[in-house]
This record gives sequence, structure tokens and C-alpha cells, in this order.
Amino acid sequence: MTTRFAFEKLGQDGKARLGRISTPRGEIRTPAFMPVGTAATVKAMMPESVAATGADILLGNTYHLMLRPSAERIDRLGGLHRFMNWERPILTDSGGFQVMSLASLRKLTEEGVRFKSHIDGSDHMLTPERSMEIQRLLGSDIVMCFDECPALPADRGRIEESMRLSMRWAARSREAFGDRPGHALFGIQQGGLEEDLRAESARALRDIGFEGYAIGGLAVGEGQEAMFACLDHAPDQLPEDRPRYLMGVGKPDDIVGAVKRGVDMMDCVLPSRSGRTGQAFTRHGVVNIKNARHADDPRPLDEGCSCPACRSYSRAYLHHVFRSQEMISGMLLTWHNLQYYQDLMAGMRAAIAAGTFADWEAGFHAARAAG
Ligand SMILES: CNc1nc2cc3c(cc2[nH]1)N=C(N)NC3
Repeated sequence: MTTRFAFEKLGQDGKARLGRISTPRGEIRTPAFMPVGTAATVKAMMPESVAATGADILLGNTYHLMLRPSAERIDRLGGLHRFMNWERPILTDSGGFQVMSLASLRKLTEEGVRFKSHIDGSDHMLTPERSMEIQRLLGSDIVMCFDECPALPADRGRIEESMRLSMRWAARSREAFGDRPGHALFGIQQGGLEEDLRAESARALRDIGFEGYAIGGLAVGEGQEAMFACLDHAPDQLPEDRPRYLMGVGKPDDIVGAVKRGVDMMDCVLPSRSGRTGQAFTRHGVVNIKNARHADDPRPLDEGCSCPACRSYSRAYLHHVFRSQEMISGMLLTWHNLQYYQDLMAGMRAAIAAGTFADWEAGFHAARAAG
């Protein structure tokens, strides 16, 4: 059991990396996918079920938890791990992105962002210092810097100005984080799709020094081609001996392309959100289980999957419970999708370890093309 936070690179195949993050609450196998537990729950899942899918770490959100039930209340109750009954590592986002995407009546100044809650319209202020305090009260193992995420579309000038503000906020985040052994603070690279701005941001973050580095400002509607073009250089601009975390990504083929380009950690609401709407990810592509063609299909969703939905139920049953809006529908399909994502990560980790990532990737795409 370690009392420190440490990242070890265990292997590499091309740009794809195999690693392990050690924390006092357990180890994280990388490349890693983090299920999103926004309001202290991975929706429709018990924590032990999330662990059973193979997830080593999950994500929480400063923005949502500060609004309800508040960081102070969670702290009084023993912290977020105790509160949500998840004793493995938790990474919390800093609120920067959610304030831009969810809050109303935002006022941005050098100090921070004043905004109205999307829940009850109450007034709030987030600054780097307050975001660090909230994430400390929550007790998260990996804390994200408080950054400014520009609303898109944005011109180069706006992106440049926003990135430089985020770098000043990164320094304030580092200062406010303090000395917390066993806990990590990750910087967030900004700069849109501009290689030179991303390089400037990476230099600024390196000069401050962080336990890990996130690639922010992507998965915001730019499309896969533009994202991959950015990922052809952004990871290489970040320290190679620290974890690289691509925020908000993504579809299965996004994830494979990101790992191929040197990304170690990702998070996305897609598997859980899609699970609740009846969209299932399988090795042969996406299955919309509400479609009438599944009504009499006795086969499992994915014959190669070990999750409860695929082990014990037919497509016909899943079709039925979605059509009749039964609660078990979202539970089964969320579990399946999270299992599919964890199996994808396990497959890539094994391929990198064996030096067969290129073949594994070819097989991944061939199975989807076969449909
Ligand atoms: C869904 N796409 C997405 N892009 C992101 C980008 C960022 C983020 C969260 C995201 N989610 N959180 C931050 N604190 N900064 C950058």
C-alpha cells in the first residue's frame, strides 16, 4: 500500500503507452477509462457493479456537488468516497467546463467566474482557490486545475486570451492546492486546435509542474478528424513521464485513436448516457435495442461479453424492458456499455504489453466493418 502518488510507464508500442498509477486508494491501470459519477453516482449503477466492470477510478464533478448537496456537507459526512460508497480513486473535474456548459448568467473576471446555479438560480463564485478548497473537502485523489473553457466557435484571439488566463489560473491552483502527499493536481492544456498555442500552454504548465497533464478544449464539437490532428502533436508536448488525460472522450473509435496517439486516461458520459437511452456498444458496432427488429431475437446483445445483460438476457427482453420503460432497462444496458468500455481498455493494455497494438487496432476496425 503506497502513501504516494506515482506513475510508472510499463511499456510502449508505437506512441501507445502501458502504465500504472499508484495512489493510497489503489492502483489505476493505464490506458484507463473513467466512468462519470457526476452527482456522486454513476447513474443506474451500484458502486460494486462499477467495480465489477473493471473500473479502477471514477470521475466526480465540482460544479454539480458544490451546488447540491455542497462540498461542506459531503466533508461533514466523511468525504465523497464514504458518501458514495466508492473506496477506490476518484478524479474530480474543477468546474471550469461545467460552468461554461451548464450555468447561466456567467460573469468572467481575472478573479474567477460568478454564475447562477442551473438548479435553483442561486448565486455562486468559482475561483482557482475555491475550486481547490471544494476538491479538498470532497477528498478526491486527483484534482483538476480550475480553467476557463471558451464557448465555441471562438476565434484565435479569444482562444489565445482564454488559454493565457487558464495558465494564470493554473499557477493559482497549484499555489492553493498546497502540500498534499498521496494526492495529485493535474494541469489542463488549452489552446484550441492551434499547435503553437498548445505548445505555449504545455510550456507554461511544465514550468509550474504537475503530477499529471490533461488535454482540455477537445471533444467540444470539433469532430474526430480535427481532434486526431490535434492529438498528433498535443500529447508529445506534455511531459512523457506523467499521465496524459484527454477530457471528455469519447466514442470507442475516438478512444482507440487517442490511445494510439499517446493518451493514458479518458472519461466520457457516452457509455452511461447511451445505456439509459437504449444505445448499446458492441464489438460489431452500435445496437439500438428499441428497434423493432430485436423484438423476437433470442440472442444476447454481444456473444463475447461477460456482463449480466449478455450472460442472462436476450435482445428481445432488453427490447421489451426499454419499450415498456422499466428501470431494469437502463441498469442492464449501462452495465453492458461500461463493461464494453473496460474490455476495450483491457484489450488495448494487453496489446501494448504484447507489442501487437497495430494488429489489435486492425481487428477492432474489422469487427465493426463486418457489422
Ligand atoms: C465532453 N467534452 C469535454 N471536453 C472537455 C474539456 C474540459 C473539461 C471537460 C470536458 N468535457 N474539463 C475541464 N476542466 N477543462 C477542459
